[in-house]
Amino acid sequence: MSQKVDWAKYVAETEKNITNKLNSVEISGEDQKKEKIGEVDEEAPEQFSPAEASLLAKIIRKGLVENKNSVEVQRKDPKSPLYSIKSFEALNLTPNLLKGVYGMGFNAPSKIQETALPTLLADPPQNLIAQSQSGTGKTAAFVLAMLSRVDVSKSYPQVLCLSPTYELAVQTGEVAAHMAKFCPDIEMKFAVRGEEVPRGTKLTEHIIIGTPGKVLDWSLKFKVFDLKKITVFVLDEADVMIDQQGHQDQCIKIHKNLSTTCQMMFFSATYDQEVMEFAEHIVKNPIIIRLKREEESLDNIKQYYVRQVKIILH
Ligand SMILES: Nc1ncnc2c1ncn2[C@@H]1O[C@H](COP(=O)(O)OP(=O)(O)OP(=O)(O)O)[C@@H](O)[C@H]1O
Repeated sequence: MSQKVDWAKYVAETEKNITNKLNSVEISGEDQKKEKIGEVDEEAPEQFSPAEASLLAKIIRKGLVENKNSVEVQRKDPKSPLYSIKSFEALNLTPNLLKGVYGMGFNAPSKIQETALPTLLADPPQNLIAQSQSGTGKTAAFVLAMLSRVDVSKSYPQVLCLSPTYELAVQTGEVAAHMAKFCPDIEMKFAVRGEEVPRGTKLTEHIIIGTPGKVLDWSLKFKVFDLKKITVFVLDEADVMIDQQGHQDQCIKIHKNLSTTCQMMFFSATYDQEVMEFAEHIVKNPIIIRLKREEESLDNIKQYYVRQVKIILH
């Protein structure tokens, strides 16, 4: 996929920067007062923005967050039966895509993937709103759906994924690049700051992953790709998105220019009213699934205890 190497380098550098910043973090002993990363010392002047917290969580996480709760289907289309799968083979993926999934070390779908994937890959396409906490496999699910929907015989953008920040877009691109390792014909392009395309260019890549401002510029201002030809629209980290100044309006503007037949996928780690109102605006007739947070028992999270964290991310 185009640009894979550059972005991998960027992620490595970001991780190095954050690791350096984490050097000031004290790891508490058993007898010390414990605070989790992300909880803010009231005296501390700096706090994580939701986007920074999300990026940091992705970088320090080492694999899937297990959750024993069942997926709640909050709304479903009565005309289409909702089912869940227990293996990736059941999805009828192309052999190369399946190879990519196994190559990432995924043996079986996660809880949220069991229900989300059949909906995301359904024919005719169905719209989905999915909510589950960070680390439960949402990104892997929609990236798999994005890749499997690409028609490589058509040389124009067909799949659009919006992320709230440059760094989060890059993280998603990395997952897509890994999963598409055996699908060399699928091409992707980042629409983020620093990426420029000359006026008059027509993009030939199949997948665009970007931030709302840049995507608006490229599509409506410079017309380097046509939003009407997008068949899959993913809105990732919607809760983080609405926290960013102006992003919600930009997403709505992009959404307005999509075709009515475009499949909408909406993902959020939280589920408050503001997020749901945004979701309902963007995603018409959705299937809504939710995996409730499993309180205080997450093995991969509880090991990160720190005292008085003060980290500034630029
Ligand atoms: N089916 C699976 N089997 C094993 N590991 C998986 C599976 N799906 C995802 N993972 C891994 O689990 C971790 C979390 O997955 P992912 O990033 O997709 O979660 P997420 O819900 O999107 O998190 P966030 O909200 O932070 O974006 C990643 O390291 C990913 O590679």
